[in-house]
Amino acid sequence: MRIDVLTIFPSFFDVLEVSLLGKARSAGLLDVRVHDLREWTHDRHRTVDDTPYGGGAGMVMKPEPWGEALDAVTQDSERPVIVFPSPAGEVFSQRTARDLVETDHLVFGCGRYEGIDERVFAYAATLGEVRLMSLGDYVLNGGEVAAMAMIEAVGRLVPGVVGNPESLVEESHEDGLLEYPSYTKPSSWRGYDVPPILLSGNHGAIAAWRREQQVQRTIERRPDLLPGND
Ligand SMILES: COc1cc(COC(=O)c2cn[nH]c2)cc(-c2cccnc2)c1
Repeated sequence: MRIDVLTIFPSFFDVLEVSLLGKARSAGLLDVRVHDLREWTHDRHRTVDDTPYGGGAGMVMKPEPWGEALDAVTQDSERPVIVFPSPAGEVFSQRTARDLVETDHLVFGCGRYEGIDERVFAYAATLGEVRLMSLGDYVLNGGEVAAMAMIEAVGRLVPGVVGNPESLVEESHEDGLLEYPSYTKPSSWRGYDVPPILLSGNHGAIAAWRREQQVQRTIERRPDLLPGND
């Protein structure tokens, strides 16, 4: 999978070198390319924003740099999916991550300021599938944090990126429920004991107990995830 990121803060993504995704990149499983949007500005001040038509506070990202940047990163790509992190987007979930990991080429357009000129989304739709994507109902100063989260959520689903694919299945939200509690040595710690069932060696009973814990936690913390509640 190829991932291109367009941002005015390219160094923000340096951390991708060190994390799990760093290994995936060097193993050739993920091809992540980060670009400074200002590469596609031509004035002395490398301007990417301007005042909004119609007035209002703040600045809006100019369409020209985005048009040239999107042309450049999609030029040798069949059908890219172009994701713009935005408070006005569809909510990103594990299901979205599973959907996006099937894509050959993902482009993340990180907006700043009060947003990107709307015509950029219309133009981008002539280059690929455009998806405005929100991490949740809050506003960030820019799309970079959201893009990083989405890149990690999608990247770790690429076959070979996570050592033990088994661990991908037993995860929170993979089966629609929150994950069961986990414990490791010592079996007693500061007066807190590991639930005895987990020391019993009875794998059938352990699986049943874990499932029960998942259901209980989901009812308590995220009833919205339960079937029939969406
Ligand atoms: C593309 O247009 C954007 C993008 C972003 C950054 O993304 C998020 O904030 C986000 C992504 N998931 N959840 C929130 C922010 C604004 C923005 C800022 C201030 C006022 N209004 C809008 C606009």
